[in-house]
Amino acid sequence: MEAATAVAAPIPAADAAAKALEKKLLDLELPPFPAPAKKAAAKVVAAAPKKKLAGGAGGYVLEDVPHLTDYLPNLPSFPNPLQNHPAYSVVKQYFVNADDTVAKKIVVHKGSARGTHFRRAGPRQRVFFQPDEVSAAIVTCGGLCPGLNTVIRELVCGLHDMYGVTSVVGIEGGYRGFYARNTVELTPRSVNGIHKRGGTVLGTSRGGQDTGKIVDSIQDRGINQVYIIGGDGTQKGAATIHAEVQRRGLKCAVVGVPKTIDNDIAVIDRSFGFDTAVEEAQRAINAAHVEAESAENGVGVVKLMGRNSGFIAMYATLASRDVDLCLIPESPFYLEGKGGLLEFAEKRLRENGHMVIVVAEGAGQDVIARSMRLADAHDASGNKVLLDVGLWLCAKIKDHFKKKANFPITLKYIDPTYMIRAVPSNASDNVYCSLLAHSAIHGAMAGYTGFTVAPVNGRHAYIPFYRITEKQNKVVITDRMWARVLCSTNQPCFLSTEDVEKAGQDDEEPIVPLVEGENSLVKAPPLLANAGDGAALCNGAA
Ligand SMILES: Nc1ncnc2c1ncn2[C@@H]1O[C@H](COP(=O)(O)OP(=O)(O)OP(=O)(O)O)[C@@H](O)[C@H]1O
Ligand SMILES: O=P(O)(O)OC[C@H]1O[C@](O)(CO)[C@@H](O)[C@@H]1O
Ligand SMILES: [Mg+2]
Repeated sequence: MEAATAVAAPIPAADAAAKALEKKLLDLELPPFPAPAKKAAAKVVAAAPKKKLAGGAGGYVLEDVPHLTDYLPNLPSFPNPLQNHPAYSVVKQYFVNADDTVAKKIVVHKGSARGTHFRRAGPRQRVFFQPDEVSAAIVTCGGLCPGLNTVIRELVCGLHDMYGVTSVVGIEGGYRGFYARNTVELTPRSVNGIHKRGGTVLGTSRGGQDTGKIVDSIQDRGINQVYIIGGDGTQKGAATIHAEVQRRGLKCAVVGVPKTIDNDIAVIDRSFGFDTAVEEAQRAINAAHVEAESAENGVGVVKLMGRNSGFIAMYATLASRDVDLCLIPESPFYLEGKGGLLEFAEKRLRENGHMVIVVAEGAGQDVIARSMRLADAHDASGNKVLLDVGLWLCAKIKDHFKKKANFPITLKYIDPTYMIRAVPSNASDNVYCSLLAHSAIHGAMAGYTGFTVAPVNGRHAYIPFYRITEKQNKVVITDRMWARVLCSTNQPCFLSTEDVEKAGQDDEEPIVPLVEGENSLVKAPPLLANAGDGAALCNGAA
């Protein structure tokens, strides 16, 4: 049995860095498992996650995922049926070694600690479920994303084709479907061909996460493997479901498959559907470019998704090469005055006669909110409802040039936000979704639970929920990738030294200016100098 030890073993530290890391991780250690069983409360509150840390030489740390045997120590295991599968029985290497792990950090220095590792995903020699015992459920939650149907299809077909599992149901309409709807039977036949369609055949929703009722439903229906496909909010919900399943002592693997068009999930390489979304965004940018080029002083503005993270805008900008200005939530900007957006637009139009602006929907929210003095609104899941930065920006640009003599502009605004996530996944995302589904199945069959599956540095790994949910993945504006964008657009960087310091607060590496005191950053500009009236530009209702 390969479930790892629950407590960090003493680490023979290679050097001071290794010792420091060891101390940091041991400080994180939570009270020993099992946590005292609490009387069921009316509302289930997630218990603090138990971290499973194991140490090794040279500052190696395994951040392991829970295993069913952690709380059901007498569970029997069985030889993996894949050992007799024509596709997997040829060589032993198809199976993952018990102690294979994946490094979180791939750039290392001589003498630095080996650092955090995650358990490698893949089939094990022994499993903790017999095929006819498995009763699996699949649910999709949160916003749409290309590839949802592919993951559903591959979970159903993978369970069936690799492990001979025939009992798989779909939960309709997101988390609330567990207790508000009947389940729908999923078979390889019923899901065949769904990967060619956008959306999710199961439906999805925001809100409605009632852990007690969800786990009652899991228990009542005898479900023992739950595959939960969704973004950061969904993975937080999955963590509370797992904690409650464990508290009740149920033999049920709770597995998260990370989904987000915004690529805002931490630790993982990228989320499925992102590649498709960037590709789709190109079509809108191309259209904006054609329109802008064909008019006198043509300005094309394209708004792309990205609530808190500007990855789609950043990658679409880099891919297109037609973009003059890319605005993302992570990098503040200002309109008026020296070095401001309007001055830049004027300069670019005088030079080129046209320009294309890509703006992520979450960009500039503070500036707009303050200029319009609007109260915060939230959706059913608690996410902030965004103000429409695209319309706001267009209004500001038009106003600015209206005041200029002999400077007529033609502005075209394209808002393809929902179009880029409602399409079927492209070839590369389809392959990626299949791998995710298979890795998820292998983990559940092997008895792992309370994990999200995803590639880390190119290798699929099982990552504890808390790691995925503790912070969001954001564009690091002090990373070289953002510099590449600035270099490709030749836009102003807008950043003040204060902005850079703030951006660096979350970074693992300290932020160091290139030439201390002499780099190109300016003192904080008057961000709100441009705050004016502005139309009511709310993006939908609360
Ligand atoms: N902190 C939380 N604890 C438990 N459940 C949560 C939490 N946050 C969100 N959820 C639930 O997870 C589901 C999806 O959340 P949300 O709407 O935020 O989308 P998401 O999973 O983050 O996906 P995306 O942001 O990509 O659309 C909802 O049913 C919501 O109620
Ligand atoms: O689907 P809704 O509720 O309109 O939410 C849209 C949001 O969902 C996402 O697509 C994913 O979080 C965001 O990019 C966007 O802000
Ligand atoms: Mg989210």
